[in-house]
Amino acid sequence: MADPLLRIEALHSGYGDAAVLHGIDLAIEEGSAVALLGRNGAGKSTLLKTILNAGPRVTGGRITLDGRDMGPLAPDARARAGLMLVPEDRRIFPHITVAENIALGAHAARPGVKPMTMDEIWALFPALVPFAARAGYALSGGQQQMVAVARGVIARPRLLLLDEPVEGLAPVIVDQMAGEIRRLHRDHGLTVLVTEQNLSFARAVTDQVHLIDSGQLVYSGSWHEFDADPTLKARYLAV
Ligand SMILES: Nc1ncnc2c1ncn2[C@@H]1O[C@H](COP(=O)(O)OP(=O)(O)OP(=O)(O)O)[C@@H](O)[C@H]1O
Repeated sequence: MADPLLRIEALHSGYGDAAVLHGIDLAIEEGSAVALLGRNGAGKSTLLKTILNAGPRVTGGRITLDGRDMGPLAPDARARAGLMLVPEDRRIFPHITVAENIALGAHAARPGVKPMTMDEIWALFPALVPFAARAGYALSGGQQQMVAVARGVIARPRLLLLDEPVEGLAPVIVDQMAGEIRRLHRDHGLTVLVTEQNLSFARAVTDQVHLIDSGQLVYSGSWHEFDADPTLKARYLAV
C-alpha cells in the first residue's frame, strides 16, 4: 500500500524535561479531513507543534511526510515540504493590511509550486474582500482567523493543520468558517487536521475523529462509530 501523506510513529515529545506526548501513532491519508479532539491540556497543540518542529522537543519516534523523514528539518523547511500550521493565537501582523498578511504565506510555497494569486484567495474567501486594505489590528477575532487560514493555504500546502480555529468565535462565524474549511477540503482536495473542542464544528468539517488524552491517542474512528459509543464523550471530552 502507498505511504499515507503523514505518518507519525511512536512519537514522544514535550517541553524541557516534561514529557507530554507518550507514543503517538497516527496516519493521515491524502485528501482526508481528520479531527483531533481532547480536553484542555490533553496534548493537541503539542502534537501539531511537534509535527512542525515549532517548540516541543522530540524524545522518540518518527514523523514522515510522503515517506520522507521530517526529523532533521527546521520549521521553515517543513513548511516548504508542504506542512502548514494555523496556530491557535493566529499571529496576524497588526500594522500591515489583510492582503499583505495573506501574501506573506506565499513564501512557504514548495519548490515548483506556484502559490495562489490574490484573486484566487479572494474567490475562496469572499468575506475578506471588503477588508483587503484594512490593517491587521482593526479586525474582529473571526476576521483574523479567516486571514490566518487564507495565509495558511496561499502556498497550496499538502497538509493544513488548524489549531482550535473557532475557539471564542460567535456561532454565525463558526458556521461561516465551517463552510470555508469544507470547501477547501471537498472542492480543492486539501488534506486537513483540525484540533477542536467544538464538536459540532469538528463534525461539520471532518470525516474521521481521533481522541487524545494525557498525551496518548485513545480512540480513532468515523463520526458514525464515535456516535455509537456515547461513553467516549464523557470519558475523554469535557462536554
Ligand atoms: N511551552 C510549554 N512549556 C511547558 N509546558 C507546556 C508548554 N505548552 C504546553 N505545555 C503543557 O503541555 C501539556 C499539553 O498542552 P497542549 O497545549 O498541547 O494541550 P491542548 O490539548 O492543546 O490544550 P488546549 O485545548 O487547552 O489548547 C499541558 O500540560 C501544558 O501545560
